[in-house]
Amino acid sequence: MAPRVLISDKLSPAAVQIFKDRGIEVDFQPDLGKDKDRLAEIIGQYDGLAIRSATKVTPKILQKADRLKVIGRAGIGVDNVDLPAATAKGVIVMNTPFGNSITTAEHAIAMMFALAREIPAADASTQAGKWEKNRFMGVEVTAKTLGIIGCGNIGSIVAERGVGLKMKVIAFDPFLSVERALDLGVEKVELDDLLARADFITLHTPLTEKTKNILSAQNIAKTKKGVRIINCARGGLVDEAALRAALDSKHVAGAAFDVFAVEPAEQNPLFGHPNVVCTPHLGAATNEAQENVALQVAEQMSDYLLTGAISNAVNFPSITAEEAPKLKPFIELAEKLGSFAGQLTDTDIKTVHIVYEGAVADQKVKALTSAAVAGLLRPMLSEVNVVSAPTVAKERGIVIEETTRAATGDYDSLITVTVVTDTLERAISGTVFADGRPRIVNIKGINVDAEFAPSMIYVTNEDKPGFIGRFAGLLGDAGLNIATFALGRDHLGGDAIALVAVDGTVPAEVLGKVQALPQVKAARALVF
Ligand SMILES: NC(=O)c1ccc[n+]([C@@H]2O[C@H](COP(=O)([O-])OP(=O)(O)OC[C@H]3O[C@@H](n4cnc5c(N)ncnc54)[C@H](O)[C@@H]3O)[C@@H](O)[C@H]2O)c1
Ligand SMILES: O=C(O)[C@H](O)COP(=O)(O)O
Repeated sequence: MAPRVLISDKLSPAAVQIFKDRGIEVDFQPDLGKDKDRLAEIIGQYDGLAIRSATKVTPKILQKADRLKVIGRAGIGVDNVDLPAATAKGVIVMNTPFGNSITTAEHAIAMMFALAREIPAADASTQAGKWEKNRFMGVEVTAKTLGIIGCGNIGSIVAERGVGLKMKVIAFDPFLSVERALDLGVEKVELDDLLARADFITLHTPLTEKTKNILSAQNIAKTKKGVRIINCARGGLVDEAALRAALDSKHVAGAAFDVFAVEPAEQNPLFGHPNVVCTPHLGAATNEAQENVALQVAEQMSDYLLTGAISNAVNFPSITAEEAPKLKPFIELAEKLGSFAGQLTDTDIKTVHIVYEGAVADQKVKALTSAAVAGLLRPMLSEVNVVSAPTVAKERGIVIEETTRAATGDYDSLITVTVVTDTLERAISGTVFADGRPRIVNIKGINVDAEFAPSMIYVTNEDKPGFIGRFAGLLGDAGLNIATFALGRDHLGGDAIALVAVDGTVPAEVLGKVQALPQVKAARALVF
């Protein structure tokens, strides 16, 4: 069945075409995002959801999203998606981190000029027939100091434009390297320094616990008298009431805002002030940017739904289209090794340690670890998947450790999953042979060579004569056909294991009889 995607926001129709061309069924309902009840009603029918900022993906929506595999944000900010809830549900959330950066940077520059020359007020006055030539006295931007808070993708483009406008550009961003600042022609400064020196301040950080109200009343008070403030990033970065007070007292000469603490902003403390310019979250609103983000999100979502390739996910490592087929058998191996360990473990898991040896160590091991943990937890929690597994494990206090190293043994690639509980430590290793099929090659230090099969019996026994005959006879008597039979032992007469693939489910009474055989220590039915 072809995957189905719902577009619930105003995306460029270019996205619809991409989905169709890739063989994906697409339902384009550009205003649906505003109707959260209707969205909750129908979300269960879709594998993908493409959005902008109007659709709020809440835990309630996600609860109903039983088929959903991916949310694609045609834009940058994913603050309208409940990320922990999406991750816990196993839904990949991806954005398009560069598609609208230039456009948004240009909007910030446009807002700076709108403030510097009071263009909106002058326009309104002129069109009202007033011709107030003496009312509007602007300021030049040349040689002024532009202070950028957050110098990432958009902030950097604003910085370059500022340098081009012959401004002195200073930036506060704890993650901006000195080299990058030098490349951009920007002086890296501390926040207080920026506040004290900037003639124009423009914000370009995401909204986080650290950046919320980064321009608080206290910080606004530290700014230079006559400063002009531009926010084209996120509402909530500036204390709007404090800014209004600073505008009223004329400490701040002007403010240009595209984003607001509450959106859609029908009322706001800044509204109505003569030196305030507002736009309704138009930062990304150009034909070029909307075409870019729509095409990109549709391609990314299609790639994931059709090939498993992941780009620009904010809650999972990226996997390219080239890597996806190479990674696939190892994902299967990791998941099955985890599942094997999970099915053998009855008590609380404290730690899972995954070692990647040889060629596999150069692959995306984060994704493999997630797969192993998903396999490990699934016997206990059927809802868990590769995306949600690390979060679910963390919630349960399970420590996940990961080691990569060069090949040390016989295998080109080897994955070992070790599960530690209060009472035991159990390690299971596997590899992928040239046929692309995963194999178990070691259990608790005993070498074996077994393929995974849908139904298996795992037996630990004493290495004594007579066991195999009795065991096989018992299965035969129960009408269970043996598909493959793998044996291993640590030493002659020591601990032995048998891993047997059978055709069909293993009835509990058969398992009980196996368990009762004289040499048997434990027997388990396993399903993969
Ligand atoms: N108005 C719009 O329509 C519109 C359009 C696109 C993006 N945006 C918003 O613009 C913002 C920036 O987007 P971007 O693509 O440049 O993001 P980005 O991740 O490339 O850059 C953000 C920068 O902020 C810095 N930062 C993080 N915490 C900080 C802190 N406490 N102090 C100072 N700097 C800090 C980061 O180091 C990073 O360099 C985002 O919030 C995004 O949602 C708005
Ligand atoms: O984060 C973004 O990309 C911007 O805020 C744009 O949002 P929009 O797609 O709703 O215009």
